[in-house]
Amino acid sequence: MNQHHVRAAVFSAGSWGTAVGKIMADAGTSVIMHARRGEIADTINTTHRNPGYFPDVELPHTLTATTDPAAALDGADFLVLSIPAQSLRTSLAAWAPHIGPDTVIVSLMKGIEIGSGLRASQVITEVTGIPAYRVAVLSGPNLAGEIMAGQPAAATIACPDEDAAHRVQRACHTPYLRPYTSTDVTGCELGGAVKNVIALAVGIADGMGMGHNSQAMLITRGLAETTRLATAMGAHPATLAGLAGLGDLVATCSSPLSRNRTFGTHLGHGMTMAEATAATRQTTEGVKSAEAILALAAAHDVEMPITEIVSELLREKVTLDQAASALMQRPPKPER
Ligand SMILES: NC(=O)c1ccc[n+]([C@@H]2O[C@H](COP(=O)([O-])OP(=O)(O)OC[C@H]3O[C@@H](n4cnc5c(N)ncnc54)[C@H](O)[C@@H]3O)[C@@H](O)[C@H]2O)c1
Ligand SMILES: O=P(O)(O)OC[C@H](O)CO
Repeated sequence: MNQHHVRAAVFSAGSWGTAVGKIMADAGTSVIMHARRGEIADTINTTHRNPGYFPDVELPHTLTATTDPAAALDGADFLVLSIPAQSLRTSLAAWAPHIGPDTVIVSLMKGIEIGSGLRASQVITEVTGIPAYRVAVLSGPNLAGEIMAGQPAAATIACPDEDAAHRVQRACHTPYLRPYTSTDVTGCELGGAVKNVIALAVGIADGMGMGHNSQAMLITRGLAETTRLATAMGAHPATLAGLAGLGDLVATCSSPLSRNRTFGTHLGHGMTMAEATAATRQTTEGVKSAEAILALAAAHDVEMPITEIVSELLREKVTLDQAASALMQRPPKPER
């Protein structure tokens, strides 16, 4: 009997795309990475490395790269999307004609679209016309650098179709990555997007010289406001206590590898937005998504004081000291 060889197309060859490409290849899936630049595709094919991101890690030889979206998507069981959330709509529109009728899309993105307030999976269904049951999200405490080093980690794969979630789970289960399944796409995506804003807040606090009590306060109250928003939008509270909620929040808020936390630290040290942006090479989703998340909070009548003050800091409307005292001087209330 002919065994179907599972194939994944990963768009694009940035930090997390490369890491998930490696995971899937290590799990026995054939992987084609789509790179925008020919020299990156050539280098991956000839040296089995992506030197711009992980110069020291050899990629599996079953992972290849191309700049041709049609070639990458030809016969793909999975289309894995890992690009900045704000560029998703435009980029995906160009790739959509090449997506096969049975391909399952897997979103790795942790951002909310400015203007529409849509989660990445919603942008995907809107742009491609592909039904939600063929769109999965993968999220969790997954700093790419640690995954590339083969350190043990876990993730949540959420899809309304449990069978599709199980197929993605099988396609990325390795000795170092343990994927769980879920049907709570909303909870997973909101957990992933809001934790970036909370990580900015923790980085800011750290940069200002605040210690672990302050940082734990922001993490805990950050989880409270994330859970308020997510449940108001239909998520299950348990998802926010899981890998894609608390798990990712703790990893991102604790790690110097986090771009969001690091960006916050720059601000906390007194850099302007222009200086912090210039010091940042890779995608920092929270900087863009804060505003979109705040709009969602307003639409659902949910209080998100940390997101609100981070957004004001990002717009340079308040100083660091004003931001800290605005949070501490809120009216006292019961812990909920
Ligand atoms: N890096 C991580 O540890 C990590 C972990 C989990 C989730 N994520 C999420 O994955 C997503 C991608 O992040 P990343 O870390 O890979 O970012 P990155 O900056 O390392 O890579 C982004 C990739 O997207 C491509 N790209 C950039 N702008 C584009 C555009 N306008 N159109 C098309 N492609 C474009 C780049 O060429 C690059 O290949 C983000 O939503 C992020 O939150 C990242
Ligand atoms: O580097 P960050 O801040 O985008 O965080 C990376 C991942 O989302 C951690 O799970």
